[in-house]
Amino acid sequence: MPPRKLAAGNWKMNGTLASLAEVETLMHDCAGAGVDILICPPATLLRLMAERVSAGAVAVGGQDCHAKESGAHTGDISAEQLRDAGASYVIVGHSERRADHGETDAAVAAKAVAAHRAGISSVICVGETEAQRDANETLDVIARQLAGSVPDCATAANTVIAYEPVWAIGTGRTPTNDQIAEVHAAMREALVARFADGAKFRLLYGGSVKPANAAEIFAIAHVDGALVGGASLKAADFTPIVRALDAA
Ligand SMILES: O=C(CO)COP(=O)(O)O
Repeated sequence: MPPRKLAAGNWKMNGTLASLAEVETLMHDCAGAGVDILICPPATLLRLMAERVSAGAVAVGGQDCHAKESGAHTGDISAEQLRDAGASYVIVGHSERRADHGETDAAVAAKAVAAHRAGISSVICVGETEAQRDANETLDVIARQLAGSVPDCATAANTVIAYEPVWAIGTGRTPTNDQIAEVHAAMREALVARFADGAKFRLLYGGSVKPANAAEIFAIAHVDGALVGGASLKAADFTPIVRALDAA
């Protein structure tokens, strides 16, 4: 059986209390969709959003977690605290965290281990920069990030992989279908070689996914969903993406 598809939204540092209405609209408009839906709001909204979606049609997740369970780490949030607030997923290793906070593959793997320890799923992000793509290093970079950022305790049940080319994030530019297909096939191959259930890990594409390009991207082999930034902020944009995934 193919993996169950996942439409995930990453709100990044966007959204206030007023934005909670979007998730209610989304739930209403996506009722009956046969795919998993996840929204990762800023931490300030997590608990309230989890309460609003308690009917279960939409899961909520964090955007990052600390590797430790608790302690003197001002400003950080542990995976256990995310779970306590109602999260069932956490994004780790997003390129914005790797760039803004110097997160290494080892740090990302430790965060994924923390998520699994807390009983929530990790969405582990990988992706090449434009310079790396221009230098023909994409597959090497992805292989290295997967090897270093995905911990040995990962399973298809607790881990989702998101391929997000850094140069496609927030730019309106996307790789060609062949380029996405090449990376997703390579990721699948690496996961199958390393994990007994590697064929079942969900592989998301992320980077300028919009209603207009979603169907085309979801038709690509080994694309099991999307991690969406800007187009996940409004239900009117995210709903057609969810519907395109459901129809794929
Ligand atoms: O980084 C992303 C999701 O994590 C993608 O962002 P955009 O969809 O805004 O390009």
